[in-house]
Parts: sequence; C-alpha cells; structure tokens
Amino acid sequence: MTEISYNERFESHPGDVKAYGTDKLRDTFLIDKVFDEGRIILTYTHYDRFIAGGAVPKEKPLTLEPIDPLKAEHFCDRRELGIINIGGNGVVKVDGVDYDIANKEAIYIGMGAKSVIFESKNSNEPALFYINSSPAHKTFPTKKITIDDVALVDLGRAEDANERQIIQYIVAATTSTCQLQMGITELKPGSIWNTMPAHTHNRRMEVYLYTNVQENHMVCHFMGQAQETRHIWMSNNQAVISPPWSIHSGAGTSNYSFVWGMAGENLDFMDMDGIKPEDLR
Ligand SMILES: O=C[C@H](O)[C@@H](O)CC(=O)C(=O)O
Ligand SMILES: [Zn+2]
Repeated sequence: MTEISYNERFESHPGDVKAYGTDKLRDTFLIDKVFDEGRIILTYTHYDRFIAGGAVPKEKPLTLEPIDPLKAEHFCDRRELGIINIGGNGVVKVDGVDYDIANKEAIYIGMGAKSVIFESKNSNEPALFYINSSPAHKTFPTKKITIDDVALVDLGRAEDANERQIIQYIVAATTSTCQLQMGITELKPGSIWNTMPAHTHNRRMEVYLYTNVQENHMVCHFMGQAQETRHIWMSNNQAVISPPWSIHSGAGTSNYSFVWGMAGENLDFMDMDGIKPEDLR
C-alpha cells in the first residue's frame, strides 16, 4: 500500500443538498478516515482548495509528497500548511530542520518549503499529525506554536451545556498566514454543544475534526443553511467539511474536543454571521 493517498471532494449547491439522503450527505461532507498508521491520507476539497488529512508515522518517517491534483514539484510550491499534533510526541522536519512537535503543539509551514517529513518519537505511541493546507501567494516564516503562544477564548456557560475553551493556534494574533487559521476547541465536562449559537461565514469554508470523543459516544454535527439544517453522526477522529454557506455546530452524547481549520477571503476570526437558536430550522 502506498504511504500517501488522497481523495477529492467537489462542491455542492445548497439547493441540491436539500435533497441529499444520509449516505449522499456523508459521502459528500464526512471524512470518515483521517488517520491510518504508517500512512498519510489527504482530502482535497474544492472549497477554497482546502486540504485536510492526517499523517501517522510509525517506525518509518513519512514524506509529504505533492499529490497529483497539485501538479507541483513540491507540496508547498503554492501552498501553506498548518499541522497540529493530537497524538504522541513527534518531529516535523522542514527542509532539514527538526521541529519537535509534542501533543497539542502545532507548526505553520510557509509557502516554498521543499521537504516536509513526519516522524514519531515512539512508534508505540505514534504522533497523529492533523494537516490543513490552503493555497498561498506569499511566504511567511515557518513557525512552531506551543501552548504558551496560543490565544485563549472562553465561551459558553455550564447552564447552557456549551462551556468551552477555544485555543487559537494559527490565527492573525499568533502567526502570519495567507489564508489559513487553525485551533482546538475543548468542551468542559457536562457541556456538549459547540458553536451554539451557530454561525456561518460566507467568506470562509471550515473543516472540523472531532477528537477526544469518548468510547461509546458520538457527536451529532449539524450543517446546512440555517433554515434547512441536516445532521451527520460522527465518531472519534472523523472530520467534516463545512461549505461557506453552512452552519457547523455539534452536540455530543458527552463532552469532546475538535480541531477547526478554515481558509478563504479573510483572516478575521470574529467575522461570523450569528444565528439565533430560535431561527434554526
Ligand atoms: O469560525 C470559528 C469556528 O467555527 C470555531 O472556532 C467555533 C468554535 O470553536 C466554537 O464556537 O466552539
Ligand atoms: Zn466557523
């Protein structure tokens, strides 16, 4: 089996999505397998040409080869990368420089990097590198982002079952990027709702990777136009694509975390069109 594989996802018109049944909705928006040991799996979406995927190096290092849709000599010839490690300690080697990336640490890699290689420190506890990438037009410096560099935002209330912390890793305040923004949101025990009140941002697409979903639990992810919502049941370490016209909110059967990543027209995290719960359909 090859070490790197990819699949491609095309865009859907919101009017067409109204007629999607469960299987078609899942085939179109759910990324059911993000991490596979010893491999890199990527999903190339045609929403802002955003790529989401995972690298799980075991004994052997894994190289981020330029997949065919890029028609490029190197993966980052026209792209930037954001990577958050949600597994064991690992190393990301960029053009020969080793960056130790521990659990809940991140790295931004600017356009023009020629070589990106992933390694795990301990193959019995491999790193889970969650990868996001979008087109870039300018080189910004490659940078490791630790928990000391992030911006923290506390949102929600226990009474509303949506108490959570937004850990902003790759945002304008911490890291210069062309399009990419990334972070982790952690729900407090007893809280289950993320991104409620829900929002859209027609200027940016977004992908959520649900993680820390406990055994025998699931997250029900809500998508669609605010007046025409659909749901996708998701298990641990699955991702879901949110078109720019779609809400992206979830309710778990218990608490959980998720990695969010987005790209598009602006880098303004607060640029959201909020939707009142009573206006949802
Ligand atoms: O556009 C921003 C993203 O949807 C998330 O950062 C929102 C989120 O983590 C939350 O409210 O729980
Ligand atoms: Zn959003």
